Amino acid sequence: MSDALLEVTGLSLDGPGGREILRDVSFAVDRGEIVGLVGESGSGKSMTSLALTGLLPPAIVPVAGAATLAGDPYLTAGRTSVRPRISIVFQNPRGALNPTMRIGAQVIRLLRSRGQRRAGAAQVEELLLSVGIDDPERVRRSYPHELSGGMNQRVMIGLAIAADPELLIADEPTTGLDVTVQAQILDLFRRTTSDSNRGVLFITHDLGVVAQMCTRVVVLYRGRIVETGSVDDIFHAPTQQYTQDLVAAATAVHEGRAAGREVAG
Ligand SMILES: Nc1ncnc2c1ncn2[C@@H]1O[C@H](COP(=O)(O)OP(=O)(O)OP(=O)(O)O)[C@@H](O)[C@H]1O
Repeated sequence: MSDALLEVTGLSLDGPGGREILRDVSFAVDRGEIVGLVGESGSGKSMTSLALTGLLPPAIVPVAGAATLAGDPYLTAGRTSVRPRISIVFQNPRGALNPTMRIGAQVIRLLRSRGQRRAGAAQVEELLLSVGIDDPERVRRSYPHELSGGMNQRVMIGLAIAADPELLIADEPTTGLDVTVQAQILDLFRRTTSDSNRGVLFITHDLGVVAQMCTRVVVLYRGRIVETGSVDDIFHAPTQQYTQDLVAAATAVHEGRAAGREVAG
């Protein structure tokens, strides 16, 4: 048995009418590691994260495969037990927060459910400060719709970390945020992992983000893994045509942006 934190073996999912969603997906995440899961739209990234957290839509059925967390089997074909020790941060934080509750009440609820029975305003503000929110009192009293997307995402990351998960799954956590806020959120992710023993599965379609964040990369295409490797290998020596095309496309976008900046300047 490997000593990986998360080990996914042969995960296969079918959609309505037996349509293949994932086929024989296997990969691992070690403690202290950020693994990127990349692929174009519809390749199955989100379905992988939902399967791993037991949140699959009812129409999608696991047909084969297993996952273990720190050696404990928790996902088997046809059955997903309550997700153990895993937190997930989604793309749309406002949608993931309760719109009718102030941020403070939502944080308190989580902290109390985690055994901090006396959690109050001070603990909430401490958590908000830890994710770089420098006016925690205002944010604690706000409803999600009164905050920016980046601020809500900080709150979500705070909630995810407060649960003290062994594995954090981030599903496109910066998509839709502006470039400056994106950089701040990525920095926050890096900080929250580098001084912990936790593993992170970082799902994104943006290879630029992968280059900044990850040590290893898993490339998905139409529900199958085409290639797995270190960030260096994937960017500089991809072995599969699909990965080569993906890297070439990302490089072209990057160079296009750089040329645009030169013209603008
Ligand atoms: N609720 C659903 N019911 C049936 N099929 C679905 C459902 N959600 C997604 N799918 C299908 O599952 C496949 C994988 O979708 P998934 O959302 O995992 O892709 P993705 O790589 O995360 O794409 P994106 O980057 O656009 O989010 C796609 O073919 C999609 O059409």
